[in-house]
Amino acid sequence: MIAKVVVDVPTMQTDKPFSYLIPNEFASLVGIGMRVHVPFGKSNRLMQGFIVDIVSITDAHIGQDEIAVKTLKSISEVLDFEPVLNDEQLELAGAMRQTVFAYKISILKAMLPNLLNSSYDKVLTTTDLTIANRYFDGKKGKRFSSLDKQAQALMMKLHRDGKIKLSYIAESKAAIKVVKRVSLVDIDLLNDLELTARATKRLELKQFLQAHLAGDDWSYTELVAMFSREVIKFFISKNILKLTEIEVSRAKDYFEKVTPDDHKVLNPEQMVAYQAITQSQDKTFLLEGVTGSGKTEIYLQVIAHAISQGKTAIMLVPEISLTPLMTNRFIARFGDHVAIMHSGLSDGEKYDEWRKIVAGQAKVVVGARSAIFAPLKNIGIIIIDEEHETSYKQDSNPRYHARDVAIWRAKYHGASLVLGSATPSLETRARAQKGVYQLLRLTHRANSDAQLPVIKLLDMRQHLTDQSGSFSKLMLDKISEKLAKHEQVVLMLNRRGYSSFIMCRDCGFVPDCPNCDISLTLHMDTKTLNCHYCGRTQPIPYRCPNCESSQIRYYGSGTQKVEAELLDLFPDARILRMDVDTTKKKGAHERILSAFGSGEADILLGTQMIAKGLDFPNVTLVGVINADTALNLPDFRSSERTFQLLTQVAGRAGRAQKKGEVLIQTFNPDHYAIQLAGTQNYEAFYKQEMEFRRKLNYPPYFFTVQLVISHQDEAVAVKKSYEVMALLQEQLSDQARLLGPIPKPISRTHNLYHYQLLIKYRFEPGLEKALNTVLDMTQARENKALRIMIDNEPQNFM
Ligand SMILES: Nc1ncnc2c1ncn2[C@@H]1O[C@H](COP(=O)(O)OP(=O)(O)OP(=O)(O)O)[C@@H](O)[C@H]1O
Ligand SMILES: [Zn+2]
Ligand SMILES: [Zn+2]
Repeated sequence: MIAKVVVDVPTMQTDKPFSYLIPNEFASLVGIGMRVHVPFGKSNRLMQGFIVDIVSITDAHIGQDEIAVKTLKSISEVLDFEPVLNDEQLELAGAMRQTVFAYKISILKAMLPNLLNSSYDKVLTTTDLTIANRYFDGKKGKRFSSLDKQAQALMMKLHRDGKIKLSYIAESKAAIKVVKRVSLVDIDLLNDLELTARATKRLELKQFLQAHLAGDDWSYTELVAMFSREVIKFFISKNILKLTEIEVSRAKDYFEKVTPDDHKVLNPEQMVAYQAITQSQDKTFLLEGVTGSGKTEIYLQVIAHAISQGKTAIMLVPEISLTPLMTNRFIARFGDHVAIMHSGLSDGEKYDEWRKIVAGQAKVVVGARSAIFAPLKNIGIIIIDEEHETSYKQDSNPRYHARDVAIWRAKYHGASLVLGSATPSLETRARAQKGVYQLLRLTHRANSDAQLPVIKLLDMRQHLTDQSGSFSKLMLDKISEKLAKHEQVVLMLNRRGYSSFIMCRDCGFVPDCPNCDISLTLHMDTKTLNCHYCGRTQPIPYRCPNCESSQIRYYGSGTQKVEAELLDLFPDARILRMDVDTTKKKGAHERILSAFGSGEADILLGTQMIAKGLDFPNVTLVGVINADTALNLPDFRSSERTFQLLTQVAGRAGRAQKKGEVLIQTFNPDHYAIQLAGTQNYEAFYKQEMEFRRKLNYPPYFFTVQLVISHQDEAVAVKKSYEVMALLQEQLSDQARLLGPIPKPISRTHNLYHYQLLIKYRFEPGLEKALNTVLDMTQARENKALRIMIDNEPQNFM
């Protein structure tokens, strides 16, 4: 038999599977979707690959002579005992390959938990003495890699028959976590055990055990602490005690301390949506509901319905909203039928959750973008909350959008798909307009006491005179008022686009990153200047490197600076700051939110990461310090992003009985995105923005593909960009519009110059072929130092 293997060769990527002979020992044991090690190239280096097909020698080589078969190399090692990729995933990878311009190997790897993409070994263990004596030199277990091929094949057979157990040891310390338990097996043997009076510890353990029943068990570590390892070992050797290892889920922390929660009675609008979704199959819905309208409650009930039909569910939420606050709502309803897939989990924890899914133990997968690949069987419903979020698009290879994968999988399973948002992406809303998706709307808040907040725009051009620091007078008055009433305040500083920097007052010098064409950002806590692109840090200079002046001034308003201002103005207020710097540590994000939720602070100050998902009843004021920073970015979605962000953050106010107020400080009070966010009128925004997109031929009227060509040498980057441009012009029809090449808005990062090209098109049959030709350019020897990034439907132009 011959296996077709997609091999992971970083320097020579290709989709073409290579043929390898399957050694006879493994003939009945290997399957499609398993990982293998194969010798590759002249040096026969061992590479990892995936078996994507198995064919008989005659099928593979009809018409070819026998010598061809004889020159085939053999698979060196089989890495899995069972396939890690199923048929659906292999089919999906094929479909994704046509729209995500990355090689298949990177798509296949994206579907697996990290642990399976890194190097590790397997340990085989058995409780069967005959097997242990025969194959493991009398020991309990053995490393798989230490066996020869025959023995490996034999082990796979024994595993299949349930005679041995298999576990993975990750070289990256991410092995399966087990707890050791010791149980009392035989009371008679215990009572008969004769001990000398000098064996005090043994006597103590004997007495301890005599007070218990057969079957009682203890933690091994605790028992060792009480009686010592040797003593316990002695009792095990006498068959009085038995040692067992139990696998524990490391994501367990999520599941503790969650109180079960019951269905709420849906209000009429929620009911209409619930019925439409549950009474259909194979359909896509846009659930457009204002903030706090009870979308999550619908998700929960729709999932419960799917489970009652014997089906499974995927629930996607943006990474940043994946807090215990959020996941608890799912665990409270579905208990340990839930698997959580969160990037904050270690590789081992993610792997545990993945196994729960493969084993069919998990029925509901709650997770961020990559959870869309969860190998669930029999999916009944897929839900994407905050569907407009850009984090659903992966910004490295393979550049897939979770929404597209969801559409494919829903179709494959005959499942329904729900896209939920208070501010849907224009693409999605337009599709609902055309009837491709069914539109369901929730127009008021679910909690009958709660009203949408009153929003006031503060014209900072007028406030310039009475402004102290970053705040207008009215904003300060309102903060004081809320603090006096012991209500909570959320303040958002929209840092997208710029943040604090230093400048010499005498010569105007601003320090730039030497690798990237961007100014360095000031970080007061570490007293450094940091590059937000390549991570470079350097000390803050005391003298200007340009003119030696000591008049260095700090500009812009970063969260740290605003926090200092607030502390000055409200010395008694308790302030929590949430930004990339305070949330670097694992779990920090959750800790800040739960501290704020339990009233340990009066003011939560943060970047856009505070805009989503917070549901705190005592928050009655939301203040946006600078609404405009995203408006002026060179990106056609800048209005959409601004509208979405302001609407989301405003939605954090007044979610329960207490009335909410929102103040938005802006220098562009007449801009439609800001005006319409002020009235929370998504539909009006949609209409106006569509008009703008239509005039300028942008999505959703046109499709877009961005190509970025990067090289250390600017001249090479330009030359290659024109080569790519010429190739596209030749292969695409006249209908397609090509823009560029132009330098990217941030034209140099990581020591590379970046040039971009944009293709806009409505219907372009030659596109796939043309882009694959461009992709293959990177494989040419002469282009070794060249990077070409192809981004289908780019979400970010910076
Ligand atoms: N039918 C209902 N009856 C009473 N309360 C409800 C009902 N549905 C939801 N709620 C409550 O209303 C609040 C908002 O609901 P939920 O969080 O589901 O809204 P959402 O639309 O998902 O919010 P957002 O998108 O703004 O985060 C929650 O506190 C929730 O418990
Ligand atoms: Zn840099
Ligand atoms: Zn200077």
